[in-house]
Amino acid sequence: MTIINLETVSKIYQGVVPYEALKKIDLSVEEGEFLSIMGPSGSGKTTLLNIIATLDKATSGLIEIKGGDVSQLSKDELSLFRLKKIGFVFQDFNLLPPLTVEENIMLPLTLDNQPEKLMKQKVKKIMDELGISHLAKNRIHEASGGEKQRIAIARALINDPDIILADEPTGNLDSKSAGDVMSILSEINKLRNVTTIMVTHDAISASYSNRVVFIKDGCFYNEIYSGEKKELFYQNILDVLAHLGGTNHEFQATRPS
Ligand SMILES: Nc1ncnc2c1ncn2[C@@H]1O[C@H](COP(=O)(O)OP(=O)(O)OP(=O)(O)O)[C@@H](O)[C@H]1O
Repeated sequence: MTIINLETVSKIYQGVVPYEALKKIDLSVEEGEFLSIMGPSGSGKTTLLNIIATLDKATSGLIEIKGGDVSQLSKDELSLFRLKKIGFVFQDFNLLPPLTVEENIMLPLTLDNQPEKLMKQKVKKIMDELGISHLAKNRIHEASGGEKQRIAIARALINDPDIILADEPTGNLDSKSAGDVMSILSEINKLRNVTTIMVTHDAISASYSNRVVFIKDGCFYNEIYSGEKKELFYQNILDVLAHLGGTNHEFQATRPS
């Protein structure tokens, strides 16, 4: 079943010189899919993710999530929609340093005014699932990069969202931690059937997903699906990236371990 449907979505940033960052993008995402979005720097990946996240508005086109046209929702309805339906994971983790690990994970529940006992149960369950229970009372600065991203993933999952949106979740991590985070995202995607959309420059990270959509200059460029073998999918991703162009440092080309 389709969970996200974009039809001819365009985005023009109005500035001194208006800039068309997305040009008539059509995209349909199935429930439970793990989709990566790749493309050169400035091609419109984050713009696309922010529009799907309802954090930004398209200039034209249709955006349906779970069958509803999101442009019909008021600002308050959109905030509630994001809180309940979408979990966010960012490159720089976006955790709050004054709070403990546990309090950070609990934050979306606190915003939702849930009873404390229930909140604690939920937090314990998710921390166990992600192997971070031993960090519960620690402050954020005591966690490693990989741990921080696991904490952020726990926070993204705490409200049982239908969709996880991740913008460069491995961008600040060494390759070992990146592999761990991708394994977790992939496992969660399968176990919970949570639709996951990730923007990445990293071909190895993208090879954990089911499909990669490539965009270039704001336009759809190509898409490829994973087959049986992750290695082969990784190679196919590199091939498309080679045709897509962009500077070498933009895309990683190391082999998955
Ligand atoms: N708020 C804004 N106002 C004006 N132009 C913007 C704004 N945000 C993004 N842009 C421009 O739109 C284009 C697409 O930006 P976007 O951040 O979506 O690209 P990206 O593919 O995610 O890039 P990167 O990989 O470098 O993060 C870029 O040329 C960028 O400069």
